[in-house]
Amino acid sequence: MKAALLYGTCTGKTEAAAELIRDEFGEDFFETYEDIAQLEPGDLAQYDFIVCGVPTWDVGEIQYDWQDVYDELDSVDLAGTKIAFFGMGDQGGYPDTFQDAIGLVYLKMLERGAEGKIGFTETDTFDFTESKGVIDGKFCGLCLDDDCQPELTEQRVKDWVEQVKRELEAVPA
Ligand SMILES: Cc1cc2nc3c(=O)[nH]c(=O)nc-3n(C[C@H](O)[C@H](O)[C@H](O)COP(=O)(O)O)c2cc1C
Repeated sequence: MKAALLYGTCTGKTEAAAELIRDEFGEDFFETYEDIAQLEPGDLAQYDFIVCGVPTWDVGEIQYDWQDVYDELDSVDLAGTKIAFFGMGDQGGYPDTFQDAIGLVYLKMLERGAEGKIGFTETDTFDFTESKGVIDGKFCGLCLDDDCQPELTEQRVKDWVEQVKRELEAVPA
């Protein structure tokens, strides 16, 4: 399986989480490990599995480099590509738009043919009001909050990577 771990970041927190996730999957799992700013949207279609790290910025907005990709996704065919998301946000500062960005990019990629429903997580260890990242009652990926709950990040990553590996094994390649 050709896999990529792609993250966007403004202040480095999503990159730090991406590093934890890569280590947890194992060094050889991802053929590509890259800041999304370094890729063209069309590059995404070559992978069987993409893990996308997307922080929410500017009150409910997609981080800028991911926004550039989002804007061009209409010309990218993601049929046959499995996707999983992790997000970075701040539930204390932005409880009404907590982790919106993962939901926005996730739904756009589904629209382009990608296969989702991998790595969904429960909302109950977070304190927020509204989130576009919640789909069918769960976050559509791993949510991390290094502003309010940095002490939980490492374990959340470990549990999530284990879950994603299990789920990938359960679905046909
Ligand atoms: C101006 C500003 C707006 C933000 N808006 C949101 C938001 O709407 N929702 C959210 O969950 N986090 C929001 N955040 C928090 C960031 O997502 C959080 O700090 C994250 O860790 C940044 O990740 P990065 O360092 O990888 O860019 C905002 C932060 C700032 C400074």
